[in-house]
Amino acid sequence: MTLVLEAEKLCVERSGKRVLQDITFDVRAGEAFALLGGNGAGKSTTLLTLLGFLAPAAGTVRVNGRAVQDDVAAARAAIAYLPEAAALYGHLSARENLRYFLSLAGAPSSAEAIETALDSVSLETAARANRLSEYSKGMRQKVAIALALLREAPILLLDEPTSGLDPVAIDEFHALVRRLAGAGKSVLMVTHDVYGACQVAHRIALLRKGELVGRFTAPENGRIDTEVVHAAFVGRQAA
Ligand SMILES: Nc1ncnc2c1ncn2[C@@H]1O[C@H](COP(=O)(O)OP(=O)(O)OP(=O)(O)O)[C@@H](O)[C@H]1O
Repeated sequence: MTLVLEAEKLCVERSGKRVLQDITFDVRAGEAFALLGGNGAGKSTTLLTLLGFLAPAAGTVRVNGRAVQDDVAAARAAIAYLPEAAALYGHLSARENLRYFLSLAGAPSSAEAIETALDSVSLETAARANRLSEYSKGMRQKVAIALALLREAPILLLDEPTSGLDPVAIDEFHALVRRLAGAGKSVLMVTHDVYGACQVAHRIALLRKGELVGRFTAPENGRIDTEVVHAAFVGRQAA
């Protein structure tokens, strides 16, 4: 079993305060993993540490088996990071955004590859030449995912990817993430959405105030039970 992301006894401090305490989890190749927690639990801090923007005070983070601190560039090259609000240009179309950001990354793609990526995220063909300022948030999110696919990064880090999306767009997004994991991408999604985490993830780790307080695994070909996770999240026994 290949582990693409690992946190081992990870402790992180911010402004002198311990905000992650002894966090241990791993993400396997081809797996969708959710790090679930409330506001201030330490989800973004974990992502920033995996990306090498914050250094562990103790413990280790590894990307593809290598300590992030030893080779930050390699870690970042393996990861496509989607922040909560996709940083794309409103005055450019989907196609133009992709062309621009790929050339900026030194990885230009053919028009054909761009269409294939937009197909795989199901962005309507008719909208592809329109400016992103005319797009819904769900459509912009699809363009951001298409960009991640074109970068061919094997690992996707998603920060609250469905906040601000309507229920139809959320369902579509969850299905897309499952499809990507099925196609071999490794996905780490951080979220406070219990339902979304259960829809998407093969495994969930629950963070509370910087500590990992619960772990859940989906049954084969099934989903993690939302009720059980919800109860753990709010801190009571499941009925
Ligand atoms: N720039 C910062 N400087 C100092 N402390 C910070 C900074 N950003 C976050 N923190 C603290 O680190 C802790 C974890 O915050 P973090 O942003 O990782 O949580 P989160 O789970 O992503 O929360 P949210 O869901 O609200 O985004 C919190 O106590 C927070 O106050």
